[in-house]
Amino acid sequence: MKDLNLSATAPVVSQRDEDQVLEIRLAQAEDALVIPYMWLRDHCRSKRYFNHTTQQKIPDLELLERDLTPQAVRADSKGLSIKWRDGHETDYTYDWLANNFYPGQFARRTKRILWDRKKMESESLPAVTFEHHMTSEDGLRQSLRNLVKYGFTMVTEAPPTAEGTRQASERISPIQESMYGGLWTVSPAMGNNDTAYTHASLGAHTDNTYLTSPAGIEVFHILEHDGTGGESLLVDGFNAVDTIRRDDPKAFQTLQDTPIPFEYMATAANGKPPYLMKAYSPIFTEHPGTGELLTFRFNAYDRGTMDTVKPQDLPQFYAAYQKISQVISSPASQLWFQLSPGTVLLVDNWRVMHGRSAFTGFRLLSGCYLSRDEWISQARMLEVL
Ligand SMILES: C[N+](C)(C)CCCC[C@H](N)C(=O)O
Ligand SMILES: O=C(O)CCC(=O)C(=O)O
Ligand SMILES: [Fe+2]
Repeated sequence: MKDLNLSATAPVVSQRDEDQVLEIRLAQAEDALVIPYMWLRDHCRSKRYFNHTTQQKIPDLELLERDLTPQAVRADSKGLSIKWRDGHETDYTYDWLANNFYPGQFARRTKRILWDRKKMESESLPAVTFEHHMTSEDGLRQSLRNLVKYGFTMVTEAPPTAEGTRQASERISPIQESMYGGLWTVSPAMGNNDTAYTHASLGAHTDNTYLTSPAGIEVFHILEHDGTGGESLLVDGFNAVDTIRRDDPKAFQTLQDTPIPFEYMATAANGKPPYLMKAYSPIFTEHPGTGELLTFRFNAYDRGTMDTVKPQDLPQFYAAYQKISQVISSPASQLWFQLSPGTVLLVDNWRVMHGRSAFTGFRLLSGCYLSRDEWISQARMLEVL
């Protein structure tokens, strides 16, 4: 092991050929970065291995065939440079290495706030005016920040029309087409294909559970209602999962390990073909990189026939499913409010459930879906994530 540079503040960089790693002691970090030569060569950002126009890697098929012991390493206060045995040279900054080498820079800029009714009632509901949301980058950033923090946000004082829904939504991302179209409406006179198209109450659920990748955001905007009831309900799915994790680790494990079938069918109508959508997923999944909660799916209406659990394991599954259903339907979890024309509600459909109370009269809901990848990309670009 040989030390390559030793000024008091500059990092101490040591070449450990016996382990095929470079050890970098940064002044500000507790643990040294110990980076395998193979990783360093694989992450060479010189133009031989990285196309700076497309921002894409150029594959290196010989990576494993090379002697990757550096011929020389030069290090100064800004970064280091490796001269490889095949004559190629690579430069790195310490910041880039610290941010990109395992375990990566998974720190969020905006932390999630898991909530229940009490928590949300203790503060004003997350909202941004239409004017601010539409015309200022800061306004858009605030909407995205609310979505990341709470899993929902409102756009207030919007035009009380479908056009208002469209504008508020497209400010975040293009509207996602689905078998329901782009911009859609929900009213009690729309046929018998879904409980949503009736006057009945809807328990807390997420939409698109029957798709392999459910919509990322669902937008709701009530345009008309000439009767009573029809209040909106939100429940934080991640908070429900967290509650189970704390209170009943065995149920948590069962839910994590059990894929649940969801399905949705429609007969041919209005010139559109029939379909039968089906997907399997546990109620929640975790991010494969960070271990944070990533997805939440819960829809008691669109749950398919349970064909994923062995007969002898069914009691354990139903006990766990019942447990989380109870948390979700408990008044302590539920946030209720009345939406009215001009208030557009955006909900993270990978985290927060929505529902409504039963109603009378004619009620017209305008809405749409936005893609998960699109809205998260916006959040990244505006440095919310
Ligand atoms: C809202 N929109 C009209 C698009 C769909 C209504 C049906 C939703 C379906 N049960 C689900 O939960 O996905
Ligand atoms: O009618 C409502 O308020 C919500 C209906 C619903 O669940 C949906 O449109 O996805
Ligand atoms: Fe829904």
